[in-house]
Amino acid sequence: MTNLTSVRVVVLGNKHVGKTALIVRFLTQRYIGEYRSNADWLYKHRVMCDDSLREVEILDISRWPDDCLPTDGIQWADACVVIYSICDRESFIRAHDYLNLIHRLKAPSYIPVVLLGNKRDLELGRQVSFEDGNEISIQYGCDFDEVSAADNYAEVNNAFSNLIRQVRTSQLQQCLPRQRKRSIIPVSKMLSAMFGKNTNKDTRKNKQPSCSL
Ligand SMILES: Nc1nc2c(ncn2[C@@H]2O[C@H](COP(=O)(O)OP(=O)(O)OP(=O)(O)O)[C@@H](O)[C@H]2O)c(=O)[nH]1
Repeated sequence: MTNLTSVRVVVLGNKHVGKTALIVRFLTQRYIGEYRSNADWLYKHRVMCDDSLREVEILDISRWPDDCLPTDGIQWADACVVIYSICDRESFIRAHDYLNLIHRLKAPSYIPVVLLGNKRDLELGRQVSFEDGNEISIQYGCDFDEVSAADNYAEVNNAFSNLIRQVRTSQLQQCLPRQRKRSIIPVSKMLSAMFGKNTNKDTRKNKQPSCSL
């Protein structure tokens, strides 16, 4: 059954692209420069989104993807954040691989995904253009933005909040009662029902349908 109280997000990306920095920034509004991480972390937190509290679980996958693809993390998640560093071309190629993996694992069902180019404050070291990021986001039909965990909270908050909002919308849609099947009836039958079966030619001439079809 759909869990209406919790939203599960998996964060994917190459080493050192700033996954932990972005998650911590979103959850605490703070930027903390250094983390020791050689294990996956699951953060459970309540966040304000659209004036109401949401329970969010964020899985930070820090293992080398070559060792073990994070298929279990992707299967578990309601939404994915894929991160690369704008100063690291290789991390961008890896982000492309992740988008592809998500697409293969989740298709044909829809899962909200956002692609984030982090470290936008390091413009001088840029190796990936905004257009490159935008292009693969269009290819995979996901949201895209460039952000800086170090410099800007609002954009990071926006990216995560939008994703949570999209998950909530699709969870709510799944909970709506299914629309009743529309029955198909021939037009002649419908006209008979509207104007009566035994109408002769003359009376029919005088009657005008009161609604247009
Ligand atoms: N200049 C700058 N540095 C950043 C930014 N985000 C993260 N960093 C730095 O990048 C390094 C890696 O950040 P982490 O958050 O540990 O990256 P990670 O992807 O979680 O790394 P792993 O856990 O090793 O996979 C740290 O030295 C951070 O201080 C940013 O927006 N700008």
